[in-house]
Amino acid sequence: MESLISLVNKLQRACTALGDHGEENALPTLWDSLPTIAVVGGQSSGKSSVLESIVGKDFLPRGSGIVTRRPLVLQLHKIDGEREYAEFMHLPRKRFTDFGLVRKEIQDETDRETGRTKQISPVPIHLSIYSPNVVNLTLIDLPGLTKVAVEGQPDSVVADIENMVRSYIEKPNCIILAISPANQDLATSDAIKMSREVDPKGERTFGVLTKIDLMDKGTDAVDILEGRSYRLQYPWIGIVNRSQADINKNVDMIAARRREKEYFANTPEYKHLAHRMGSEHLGKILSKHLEQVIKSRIPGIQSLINKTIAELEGELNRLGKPIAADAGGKLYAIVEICRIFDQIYKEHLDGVRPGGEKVYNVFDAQLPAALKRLQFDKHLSMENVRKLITEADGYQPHLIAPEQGYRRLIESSLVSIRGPADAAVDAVHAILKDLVHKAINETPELKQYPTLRVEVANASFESLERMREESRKATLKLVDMECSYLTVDFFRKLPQDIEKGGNPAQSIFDRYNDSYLRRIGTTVLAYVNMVCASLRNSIPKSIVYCQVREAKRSLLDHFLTELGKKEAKQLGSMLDEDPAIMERRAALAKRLELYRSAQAEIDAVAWSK
Ligand SMILES: Nc1nc2c(ncn2[C@@H]2O[C@H](COP(=O)(O)OP(=O)(O)OP(=O)(O)O)[C@@H](O)[C@H]2O)c(=O)[nH]1
Repeated sequence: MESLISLVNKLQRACTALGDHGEENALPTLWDSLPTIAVVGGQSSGKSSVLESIVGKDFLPRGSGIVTRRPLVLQLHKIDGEREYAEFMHLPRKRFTDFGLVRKEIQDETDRETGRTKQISPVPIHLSIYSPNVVNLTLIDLPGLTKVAVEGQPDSVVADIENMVRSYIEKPNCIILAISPANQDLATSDAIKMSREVDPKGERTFGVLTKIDLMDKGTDAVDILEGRSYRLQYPWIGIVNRSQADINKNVDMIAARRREKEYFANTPEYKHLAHRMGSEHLGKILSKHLEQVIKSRIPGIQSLINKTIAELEGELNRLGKPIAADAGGKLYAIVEICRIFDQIYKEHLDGVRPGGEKVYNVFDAQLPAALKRLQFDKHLSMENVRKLITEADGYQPHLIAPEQGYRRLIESSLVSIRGPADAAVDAVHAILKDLVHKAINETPELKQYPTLRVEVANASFESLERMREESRKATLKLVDMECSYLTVDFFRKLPQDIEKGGNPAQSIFDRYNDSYLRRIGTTVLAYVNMVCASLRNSIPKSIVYCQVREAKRSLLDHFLTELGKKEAKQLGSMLDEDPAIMERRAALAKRLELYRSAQAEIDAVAWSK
């Protein structure tokens, strides 16, 4: 089980190193779910002394008045061997073997943050102690609760300390070491008041009674220690720390512990309780309790780690892969991104993603509507027919059939189909262009590289422009073809007599009577409508062939061919990622690594249970 606690310590250290110490904006969750022990009590109640005796070392600033002015996060690590040393997080790689210097550094580091006044600060000091004489624990020493501000302190200090202490002990995974001095009335104990507030059922509060040796003669703490004065779920533990006089005389810790043991063993009132009194017992109890708590927390921590890993992986996926360093890698990355974009683009056209259906709408609705708006019947009004027929005859009126007139009437009608044909070409082009925008936005890899995004967009638009021109040529050619050669059969099948008309004896302007002209108009209209119906079918084919099919086949062909000719530097400039994203990715990857190793370690512990 030692390994379990050391795993927790490892996780906490790793989180701390990543700035993950449960503060806002960091990842508070992992830190929050791991148990810690916070020492809470009124000023000078003996908090630092209790901590020191658990550790078995003199290293904390102590004395009367307000001494602890910043939270101290203390991690104890049990190690093999003889040597003992301490390390501060703000002084990495500096090992303190002289614990007197540790005390001085705590004082100096406190002053650095708060000045030499009596101000307090919520910014914690992180200290790790490595020793063969400790159990693995994480303890937090907090500034003592007070009732009034003393000189040099703002009036808010009372509430500030309370809030700071509360912020640590209200977390459900915090084990509260509530320190009350035996020489004060328990009813006035700040520690009990505060712990009751955040842990009303006393499920995570350990009552510690200090200064038992300082009680008035004739009084004792048996009622408290036996849980009769204030019942907690766990038994009260009495402590006799070193007095200020002992400290001044440099009474060492080992001697102090021995004396404490003797005190409980030899004082008649406490003899029967001696086996569960004292600092050493407190250390053991805490370690045992912590083990149990961690055991119960493993599934929660596991699911938290798994959830965080999934979130980190999700965000890393969204940010995309990092860029390869060499030209080949870069080229590969670009081609791969283009392939993904191209695939998404095709999916839009093929109906896997929306948008492609708009092309059909052009052919099914827009083109027919535009053709209808041409109003051939109006163009072939009697007046127009008469005008064109007579003009086409020139000085020599036709003899049998107005061949030239027919041709002119038909050509002048059919040529107007160029307009709708042209518009259909443009409409489909606009749709294809719009789908490029869509596909670009839906290609996450392109979000990563703004320059490549622009290049891919431009290359696609250039290709589409080329395709549009091809399509325009081909489509207009279809219309022109219809103008250039008329379907002879259509006319051959017409009843011959209708072609006879006009009276050559009359003037050129009234040679043709209305019914003759009407018949010509009707014939031409029938022919034009037949051609129009046929173009209505063939224009879409031409457009799809030249634009849609080509866009699917070769949208980025030209771009990719040119890409192969580029130098590494040019390729690199296309992959000029936002530096903020690169930093974020690196930070996420580092964090992911931490969580993965945490996952592996905790899984190993969980399986070996
Ligand atoms: N005789 C005796 N003196 C004690 C005991 N516990 C603490 N003291 C003395 O009480 C004084 C305050 O002890 P600290 O451990 O500094 O108390 P603290 O709660 O950490 O104080 P702040 O951090 O200032 O709030 C010191 O002079 C200690 O020597 C005890 O059990 N017996």
